[in-house]
Amino acid sequence: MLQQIYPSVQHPYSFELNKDFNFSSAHYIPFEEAGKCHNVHGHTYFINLTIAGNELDEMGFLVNFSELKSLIHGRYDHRLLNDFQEFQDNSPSTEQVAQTIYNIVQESLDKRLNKPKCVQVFVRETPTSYVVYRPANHGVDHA
Ligand SMILES: Nc1nc2c(c(=O)[nH]1)N=C([C@H](O)[C@H](O)COP(=O)(O)OP(=O)(O)OP(=O)(O)O)CN2
Ligand SMILES: [Zn+2]
Repeated sequence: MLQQIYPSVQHPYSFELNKDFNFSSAHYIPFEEAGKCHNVHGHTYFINLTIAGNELDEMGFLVNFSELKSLIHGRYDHRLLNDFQEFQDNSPSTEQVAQTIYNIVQESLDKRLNKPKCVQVFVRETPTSYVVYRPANHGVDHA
């Protein structure tokens, strides 16, 4: 829901930005045990992305808000999620939609010199159901 209060995430970074947007998609859960969700149906997904970092780019941005929206909205709006390669082995459950959005956003952020991190993805699928995905260790790879 736009302009709602989201759960906060603890992280060690000095800057944090949040971007809200939504997209409308159809999906189905390809298991009969999913009940009515086994049938193709649609949702308006409300997304909140939380991005954090210590360094800004030359424009003073962690990352452009509009880039974040277009990455995900541009891919999934008015599409059937089950058609995408990323949902062939993983069903488009709210949990896996949230994790997939994290993967797409972080892969894009990794190309930036200022190295921001996606620390939380909030996905509301219905007025009464939502998921929060947070990468382990704030997405920092110590390997
Ligand atoms: N853990 C999950 N459970 C369910 C998922 C899911 O992705 N993860 N998905 C569904 C369905 O796809 C459905 O779209 C959402 O289900 P639900 O919240 O039950 O929808 P309602 O609008 O009918 O909820 P009410 O609160 O009863 O109105 C199901 N489960
Ligand atoms: Zn659904």
